[in-house]
Amino acid sequence: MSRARSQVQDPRGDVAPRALRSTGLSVSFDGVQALQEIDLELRHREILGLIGPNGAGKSTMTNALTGFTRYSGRLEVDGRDVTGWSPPRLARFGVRRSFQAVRLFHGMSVRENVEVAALGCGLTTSSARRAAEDALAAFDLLQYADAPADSMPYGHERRLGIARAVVAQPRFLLLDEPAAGLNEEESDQLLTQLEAVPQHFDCGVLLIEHDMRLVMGLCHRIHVIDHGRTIAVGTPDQVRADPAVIEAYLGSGSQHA
Ligand SMILES: Nc1ncnc2c1ncn2[C@@H]1O[C@H](COP(=O)(O)OP(=O)(O)OP(=O)(O)O)[C@@H](O)[C@H]1O
Repeated sequence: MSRARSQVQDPRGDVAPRALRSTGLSVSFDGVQALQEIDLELRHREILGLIGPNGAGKSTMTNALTGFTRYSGRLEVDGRDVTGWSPPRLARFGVRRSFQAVRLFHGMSVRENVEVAALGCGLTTSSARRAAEDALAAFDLLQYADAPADSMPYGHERRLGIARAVVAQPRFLLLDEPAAGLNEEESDQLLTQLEAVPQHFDCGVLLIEHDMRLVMGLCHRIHVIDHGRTIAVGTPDQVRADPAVIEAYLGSGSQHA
């Protein structure tokens, strides 16, 4: 899985870091401004948290970055202008996401579910088998490989959803609340498994998550939005100490950052 170059040449000849980047990204629904002028940068091989109180615009941002919502502004992947691309086109170019509700292929085994995802992104049968094995191992699912996918307990099912996303060799992987519904022990296991993803699968990860333990423990940087606007970007320590972030969370009654 090597995508050796970690930098791209931009048209001016400058070297820009590989990244999924939005510039001035805005979304409105029937006149309601859900996102306003968001400049977000998810770098190659980093884990960036996207957090904010309820209704801040996190899901809308995820939908825009993956082509599921119309937006204004510019979207760029590794230096290429991908503004307005459809979800399948973005996915083929390496922008992949996991969904809160895992959509498994019922009647197939755990292994087959992952292999099908690998085949779907163009791997040969033998490469898909190897990639599936690797992804299942990364999420501690190998021992369940031959079990029917629909027999999996909830926590395993969520990990299977992520294994299916990473097997497609994303450049950038967007994880929508991967820890939702997990208990503390499962959430800790997930933290360890996700920590290894950027290096092992050679991608950047955007983590949208309410579980602040996971966010603070896992993210290299955090982008905070509130009422559709960016209010802070920084390391976990910087964000935790930021007065605007503290106020946004105190004001919303949500879990504190
Ligand atoms: N399809 C839609 N039509 C109209 N308004 C919408 C639509 N989707 C989202 N919104 C509005 O956009 C704003 C941002 O919502 P969004 O779901 O993106 O927030 P969020 O940060 O993901 O919230 P939560 O943490 O509760 O999931 C909210 O005011 C929401 O009501």
